[in-house]
Amino acid sequence: MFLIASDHGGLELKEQVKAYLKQRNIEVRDLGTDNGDSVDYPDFGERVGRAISTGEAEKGILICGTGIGMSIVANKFPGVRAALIWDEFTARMSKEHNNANIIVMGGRMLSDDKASQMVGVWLDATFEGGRHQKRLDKIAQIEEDIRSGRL
Ligand SMILES: O=C(CO)[C@H](O)[C@H](O)[C@H](O)COP(=O)(O)O
Repeated sequence: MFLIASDHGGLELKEQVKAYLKQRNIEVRDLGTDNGDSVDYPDFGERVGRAISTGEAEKGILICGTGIGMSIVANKFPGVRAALIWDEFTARMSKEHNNANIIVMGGRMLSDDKASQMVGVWLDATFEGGRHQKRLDKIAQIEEDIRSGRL
């Protein structure tokens, strides 16, 4: 399953990204927010972060004003690799090197076209594995050490 969510600062861009995904016949579930009222980004970042962490969903997109708050929230969840991206290069690297399962964007930072292009680059890129997998394994080990109280 593919999830998307935003706060009020990311709502407009979220609608554009959803339209882009629809064009590509990619089904995405929108976990809110669904109107322009001021809301708190942790409430929406949590929905996607938790679903990825539990394995209920495989991929997600989060959008707030800058992308910073949503990144902080999503990366609290074990197994989540949420990457704040701002151009095509960071979009590609987020998959090839970091195997990001969530990308985060700033709705107040990006044009609609640029954001859709970035989403496309992330979707089409492939994780390279190898030395990058070794590094992801170290991140997973840190999570495990925190969980078990060793760290
Ligand atoms: O960018 C954000 C967090 O990193 C969020 O979009 C917040 O909403 C932003 O910090 C504040 O937005 P507001 O509209 O001034 O409440």
